[in-house]
Amino acid sequence: MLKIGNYTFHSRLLLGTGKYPAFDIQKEAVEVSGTEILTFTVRRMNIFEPSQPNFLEKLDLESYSLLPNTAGAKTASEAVRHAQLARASGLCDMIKVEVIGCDKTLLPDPVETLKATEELLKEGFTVLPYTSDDVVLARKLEELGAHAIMPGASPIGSGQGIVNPVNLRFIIEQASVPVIVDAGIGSPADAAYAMELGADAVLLNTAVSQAKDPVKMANAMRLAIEGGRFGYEAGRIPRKRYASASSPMEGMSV
Ligand SMILES: CC(=O)[C@@H](O)[C@H](O)COP(=O)(O)O
Repeated sequence: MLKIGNYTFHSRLLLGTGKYPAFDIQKEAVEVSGTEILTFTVRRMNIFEPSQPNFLEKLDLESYSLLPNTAGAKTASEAVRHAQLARASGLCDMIKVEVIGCDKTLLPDPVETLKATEELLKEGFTVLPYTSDDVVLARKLEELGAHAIMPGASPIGSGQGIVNPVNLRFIIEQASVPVIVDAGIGSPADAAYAMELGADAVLLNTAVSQAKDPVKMANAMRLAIEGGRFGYEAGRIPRKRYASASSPMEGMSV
């Protein structure tokens, strides 16, 4: 079970809702993925204008926990404002803090992320900050009271997979709140790897929404995350320098 603040989930896949080729495909991919948590950008929602087109309109939103994100915010105060808007619309008290510090890499601004996390925790939100794979920053976010830590595997939308497994492992080892690997996942192998490293969950979007067949990829991601988690729990064999026979001869009479 994945426990984030007061919420409990069976699925360990958090799915983004943007960049699908069509709303029907988005709906099918979301269903097939088995996800229980959908994330979307507050700024892109017509929260207060129901007559306007809504990119979540095909989804049965009652069936999911919603994790609005503050994408587009460049300062802590903008992120706080986005979160307040989302809560005012009655969506959910969970918020993914995303404060971008660089337009080219879309890497998060650590100082503003800390500030926004602190303020939103004071306001009673369940706060999930998106952060770089910086180990010390991850610890500071947890010390502030963040309900989960979301280190990036690699830049958003890059599909580069996990570029720094060493740091991710350190973050996972030190954390006592869930670690959700977020952004940069390109393939089911990347998602399985994150889970095998001991991540509690994976958040991804582009790898599914931009796949040749998003529905099939959503299924592949579900299976990869389940498989990676089972593998982690089962315990990987240690790597050895030399071979060791699969059918040992010791103890055989002939
Ligand atoms: C949807 C969302 O929250 C993204 O900002 C997230 O970080 C996913 O990144 P990818 O698209 O690289 O999976």
